[in-house]
Amino acid sequence: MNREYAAMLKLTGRPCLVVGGGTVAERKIAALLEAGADVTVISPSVTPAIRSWAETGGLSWLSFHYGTPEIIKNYELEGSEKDPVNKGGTVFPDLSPYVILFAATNNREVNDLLRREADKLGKFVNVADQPDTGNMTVPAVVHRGKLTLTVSTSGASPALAAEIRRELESAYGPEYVPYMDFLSELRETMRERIPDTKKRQELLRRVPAWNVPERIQAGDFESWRKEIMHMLQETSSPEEFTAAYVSIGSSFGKDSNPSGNDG
Ligand SMILES: C[C@@]1(CC(=O)O)c2cc3[nH]c(cc4nc(cc5[nH]c(cc(n2)[C@H]1CCC(=O)O)[C@@](C)(CC(=O)O)[C@@H]5CCC(=O)O)C(CC(=O)O)=C4CCC(=O)O)c(CCC(=O)O)c3CC(=O)O
Ligand SMILES: NC(=O)C1=CN([C@@H]2O[C@H](COP(=O)(O)OP(=O)(O)OC[C@H]3O[C@@H](n4cnc5c(N)ncnc54)[C@H](O)[C@@H]3O)[C@@H](O)[C@H]2O)C=CC1
Repeated sequence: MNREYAAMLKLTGRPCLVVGGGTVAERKIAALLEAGADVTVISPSVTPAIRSWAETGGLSWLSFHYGTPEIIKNYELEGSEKDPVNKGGTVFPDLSPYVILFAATNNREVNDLLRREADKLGKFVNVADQPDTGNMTVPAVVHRGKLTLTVSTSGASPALAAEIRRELESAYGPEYVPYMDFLSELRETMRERIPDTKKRQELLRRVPAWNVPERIQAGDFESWRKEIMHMLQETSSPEEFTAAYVSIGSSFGKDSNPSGNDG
């Protein structure tokens, strides 16, 4: 099986190269900047958004064509009207500093050249127009604080990936931002107070039944959070902690209405 491997990358401060400056490049760059990557863009022309990121120091823009003069000459011979090639300024830089590369021009040969150069160096490369030739594709993403939801169709239908992303955005709304912070805080507390891993796991699996997102939407979350965290902190042994914790669940079982809609 050659299934794609899903992973999360930390790109803070890591050099990433985007070749091309159109709408596809812009979408990839926006996500790279949100990840804190050190972005270099090579493209003779860029979208207004890319230009303004360059002007405010968010990224480095090299206003050149990537590629060798031969490739650009061939491209001219193929007669693209869409992006007439500027006779001057081509660059063919060393790619070794970059962690990942994006071939996002509208010129197949240029994208293919970057992909081949990246392959020589064993780099990860995303190819916009012939994704199967590259070794990395970008999923549709929903960020909710520490929660990240991603959708990939392995290139079968980016439009479906975007559609499912929109569905996820409404199913997992902004309430998941404080919910994730709460889960993180709770888990930290549990790691301090419940040394037994199995026991801790068993307790943590009960949290979804507390319907915290509904509580956040109903607006009574903050006082509830303070109350239960206080109650848990007051306990003096793992047993007491566990008993207090289990009581949280039973205080609003199936009979109660955590959505708060009953007024
Ligand atoms: C393989 C992949 C490589 C990669 O770029 O990483 C790729 C390739 C191609 N996309 C094309 C077209 C479109 N791409 C989008 C949108 C997105 N494309 C994204 C990812 C990917 N696109 C990777 C696979 C992901 C997967 O399969 O799940 C998203 C998810 C993420 C992102 O780009 O950030 C982002 C949505 C973000 C969001 O909204 O959440 C739309 C919709 C729109 O614009 O509204 C259209 C038009 C509709 C359509 O064609 O479906 C074409 C044809 C070009 C042509 O026809 O010329 C190719 C090339 C080919 O298929 O050969
Ligand atoms: N992967 C994806 O998500 C999608 C991919 N595509 C494909 O991606 C490609 C790019 O799409 P768009 O951004 O919409 O195109 P676009 O035409 O808006 O932008 C192309 C960019 O490439 C630059 N460019 C051209 N030659 C270059 C060179 N030698 N070096 C550096 N930059 C160069 C141009 O200046 C321009 O900024 C198209 O081939 C399209 O088929 C299209 C839609 C989605």
